[in-house]
Amino acid sequence: MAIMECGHIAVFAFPFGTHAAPLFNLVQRLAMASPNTIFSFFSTRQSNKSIFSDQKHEMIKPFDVEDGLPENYVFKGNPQEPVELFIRATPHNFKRSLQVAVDERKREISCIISDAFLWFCQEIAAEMCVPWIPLWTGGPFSLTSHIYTDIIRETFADKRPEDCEKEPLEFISGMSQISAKDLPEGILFGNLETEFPLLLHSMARTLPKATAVAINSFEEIEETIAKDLKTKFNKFLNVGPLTLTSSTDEPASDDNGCLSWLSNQKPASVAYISFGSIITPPPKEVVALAEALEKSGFPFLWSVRGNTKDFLPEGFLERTADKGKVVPWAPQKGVLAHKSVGVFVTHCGWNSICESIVGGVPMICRPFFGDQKLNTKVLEDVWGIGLGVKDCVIAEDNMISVLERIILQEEGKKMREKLRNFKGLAETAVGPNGSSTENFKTLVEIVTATK
Ligand SMILES: O=c1ccn([C@@H]2O[C@H](COP(=O)(O)OP(=O)(O)O[C@H]3O[C@H](CO)[C@@H](O)[C@H](O)[C@H]3O)[C@@H](O)[C@H]2O)c(=O)[nH]1
Repeated sequence: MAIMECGHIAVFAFPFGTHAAPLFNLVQRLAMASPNTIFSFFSTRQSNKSIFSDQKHEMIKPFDVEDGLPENYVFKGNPQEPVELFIRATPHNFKRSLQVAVDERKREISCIISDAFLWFCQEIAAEMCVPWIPLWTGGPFSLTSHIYTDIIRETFADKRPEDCEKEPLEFISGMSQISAKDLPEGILFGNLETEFPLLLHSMARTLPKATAVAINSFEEIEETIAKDLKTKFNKFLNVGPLTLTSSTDEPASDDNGCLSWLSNQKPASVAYISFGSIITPPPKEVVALAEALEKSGFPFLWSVRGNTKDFLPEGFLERTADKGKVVPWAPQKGVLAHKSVGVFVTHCGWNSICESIVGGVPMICRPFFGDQKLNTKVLEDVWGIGLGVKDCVIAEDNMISVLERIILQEEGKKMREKLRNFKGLAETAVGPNGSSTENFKTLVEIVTATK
């Protein structure tokens, strides 16, 4: 295989949630592994601003793509709306910026790496006769659910939703403990003809044409699924968990003093709470959670954004000041690696799960959308390292009970033992000659090879 002197890799990001960050993380590693290659990173202005905020990257240059929002757009509270407007602007917004990058950097594109959601990259790459490598930023269970969308729909075609909900997905490798009701919405349930389910369906049909599909996970975490997906894709490359392979090992800033506060707490005693970068739980659940924390008396660190603070019970912050800390943002990776954290109350985003596994922290799961319900099921019933809140809604008594089960009881101890094993497997996978390290080498070969 000839090695291109100077490749130019186009990287197309999905600019919502925590999608662009793991993609950027992977690209940074690739840039270090292939010094002659230049990278053009395409995302919306807002997304690029946060990704490229404090770092300079000689070989990785950001290019803004239009976000699809009408001029003077006012956000009215529906989080799906900007996503749908963005999807409608694709692929033309990416194509326009791609041309700008080629003209400016004076190098033709040699490879496209993208978020897996951006399935149209397959056509762009095919037109240019270059490889396309999509990255799935979620876990193996959600990826396999999407890949089997057509088969799942055919299997349940003649059944009413209430009749198929509890049916185990035994016909899919590695999914026998999962039922139809655990699937991400848009596969079997929900309005399948709206923007996002249509995008996911197109993605599922297009990924098998990719040169290789990469995933932010490691083979050993779910070997049956990894083996099966290898038969579906030209190449299936588990290159994670990317939280362990970050090439910039500078610790995240801790402006709110979370880590020093944790250092004054007892080992495995603190409940850390965060619902990721997008979600604000309903006011009723914020109140229930606050009351559960106050009554149970466990020390807590709560990362809260938006107007959630407005919903906290009157006087809560003052009454709990010696027990708890409420911050607008926490250096989560460092928090979950801290020995004082005993449990993580989470929405079950995949990045949070990976960070919790690597930190060895059991989870209490309150899922909201997308892959989160499925992730909850996996953490609770397949891997045994988490507990879901009853009926997927936070209620005071139930929250106290799950906090106690994990922090105080034998159940939590067993989860921590299992997590030690997962953590070991993850570290081995990204270590010398580990499966993720070897897969990463394959990825480097693909992106640096000529046509
Ligand atoms: O105070 C905070 C809160 C969050 N984070 C970071 O924010 C990220 C959150 O990522 P994730 O847990 O994946 O949540 P979302 O941002 O909600 O991610 C979206 O993307 C994920 C990957 O595809 C999906 O699994 C989720 O369902 C989807 O909502 C993590 O890296 C956290 O470390 C912090 O550093 N500090």
